[in-house]
Amino acid sequence: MTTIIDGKAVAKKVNEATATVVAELKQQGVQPGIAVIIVGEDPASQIYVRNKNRKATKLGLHSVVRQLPATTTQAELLSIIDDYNSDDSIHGILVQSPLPKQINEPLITLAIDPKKDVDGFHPTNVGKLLTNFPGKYPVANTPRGIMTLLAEYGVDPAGKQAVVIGRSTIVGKPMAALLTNANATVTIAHSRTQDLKALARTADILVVATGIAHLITGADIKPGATVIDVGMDRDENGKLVGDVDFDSAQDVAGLITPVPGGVGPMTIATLMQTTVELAKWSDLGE
Ligand SMILES: NC(=O)C1=CN([C@@H]2O[C@H](COP(=O)(O)OP(=O)(O)OC[C@H]3O[C@@H](n4cnc5c(N)ncnc54)[C@H](OP(=O)(O)O)[C@@H]3O)[C@@H](O)[C@H]2O)C=CC1
Ligand SMILES: Nc1nc(=O)c2c([nH]1)NC[C@@H]1CN(c3ccc(C(=O)N[C@@H](CCC(=O)O)C(=O)O)cc3)C=[N+]21
Ligand SMILES: [Mg+2]
Repeated sequence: MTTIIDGKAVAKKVNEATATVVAELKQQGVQPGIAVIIVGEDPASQIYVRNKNRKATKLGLHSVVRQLPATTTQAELLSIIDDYNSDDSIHGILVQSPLPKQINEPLITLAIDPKKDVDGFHPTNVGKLLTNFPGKYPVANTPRGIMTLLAEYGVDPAGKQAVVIGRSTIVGKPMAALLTNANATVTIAHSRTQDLKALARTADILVVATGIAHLITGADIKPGATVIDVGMDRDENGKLVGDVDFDSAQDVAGLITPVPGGVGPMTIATLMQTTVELAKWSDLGE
């Protein structure tokens, strides 16, 4: 029997907990605020921005979306980030990726106040994640949301073989760090990996984040494995699909996330959770 992981249901649970914290903060006169900055138009980003703005408003957050033209200069973007860094009504700043090529993405990441870094991309926060630093700091929302899914479904990474396909700053690398901190034995694969499919078959926990539709099929999965599909791809008919061929994979996997309705809703819920945490921590002076 295969369990289909219900990302929407778990996201709802996370959102209910977030709403409780929002109510507490409001009693103390704090409304958590998030600013999302988008430069240019990227179709995948548009889905994300629409979904998170809707959820932020529903949860009673102060939500600002700043759409900038694709021709925006690095200096202009840095100056806008500076404004939000010193704006007390904003607790989380998210600069949507990808950015146009005239903008140096690492430099933008570095400009965000680490205490307002709601994506957890600032080197200070990435460093804390990697060193399993004690205390409170933001962690990338997609991998963090995946850890919540694993916990909800009773999948303990400790001692398991985990394979993460993809090594981006946004998903693959922080995912590997979180699984390592949770005592899994982790292998990171990427486009230069040899014999990817044989490696995938060694995984008790397989996380796929490549952007390649249906890269992984049932034949590449260890029977009973937990399969987490991060991909948000289009098939030949323009339908939203994942990096995993769900139809063949679901016969082999023990647990599997669908696309849509798996990791995506958790990313949004975790982003809201992180925003509210940042507001709470700043209120406590932490
Ligand atoms: N559901 C959600 O909440 C989210 C979904 N996404 C989706 O997840 C996917 C990945 O996103 P992101 O990490 O930002 O993507 P990136 O393009 O930044 O990274 C993709 C990674 O996959 C690797 N890769 C590409 N092709 C192959 C291949 N054929 N075999 C093995 N590895 C390969 C790349 O290798 P190399 O490093 O060698 O180039 C790279 O490390 C996308 O579909 C994106 O839309 C992203 C964020 C959140
Ligand atoms: N700085 C930055 N941080 C990000 O976290 C970030 C980013 N830039 N750029 C783009 C990617 C992509 N991403 C998604 C998150 C959720 C859904 C999502 O809500 N998916 C739902 C709905 C899909 C639908 O509505 O069709 C689902 O999978 O069920 C999609 C995409 C975050 N990203
Ligand atoms: Mg999904």
